[in-house]
Amino acid sequence: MKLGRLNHVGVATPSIAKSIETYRLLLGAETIGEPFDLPAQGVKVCFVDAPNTQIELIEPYDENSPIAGFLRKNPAGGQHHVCFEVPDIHEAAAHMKANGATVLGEPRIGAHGTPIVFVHPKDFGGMLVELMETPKGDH
Ligand SMILES: CC[C@H](C(=O)O)C(=O)SCCNC(=O)CCNC(=O)[C@H](O)C(C)(C)COP(=O)(O)OP(=O)(O)OC[C@H]1O[C@@H](n2cnc3c(N)ncnc32)[C@H](O)[C@@H]1OP(=O)(O)O
Ligand SMILES: [Co+2]
Repeated sequence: MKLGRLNHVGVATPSIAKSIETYRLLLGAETIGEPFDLPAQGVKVCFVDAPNTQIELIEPYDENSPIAGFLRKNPAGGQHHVCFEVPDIHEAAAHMKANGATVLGEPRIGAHGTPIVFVHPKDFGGMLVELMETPKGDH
């Protein structure tokens, strides 16, 4: 298991449109991607670029969204997860399981088009961790 760069910080929001305005106005964000739907993952997504990482704004795609519960508890939204890059998602998932961590589901394609998997917040002191296989050519 090799810890790679912080790819993004996931921020849940009830409104990507409103959050975009906040990041543009208060943080001076200039490079903001077009929001897009990820129905397979139950979210709408929009990436706000920072020089060394991204903010991943996520809004529920529907009432079955995995972030619906989070927003019921935190109606204004908030920091939802952090995503680290790893060279090999299957090796990373096996490493987590071998060390007693709870890997949530199987690797599947995430918002960057590469395999991702999540590890339960209880294994990281209350922080939801996403692992993402480093895009080919970025190694
Ligand atoms: C994949 C596309 C995109 C990408 O980057 O490519 C994304 O990142 S999409 C992100 C949305 N998808 C996910 O979050 C999938 C993984 N998440 C889950 O499987 C669930 O959300 C889970 C298991 C983390 C929480 O389950 P649930 O929402 O049903 O909430 P519970 O009430 O059962 O939570 C149990 C326990 O965990 C605490 N919790 C929940 N969410 C978070 C969080 N985001 N950060 C920290 N802690 C969290 C919750 O408060 C409960 O704590 P407890 O002390 O037991 O009350
Ligand atoms: Co993410």
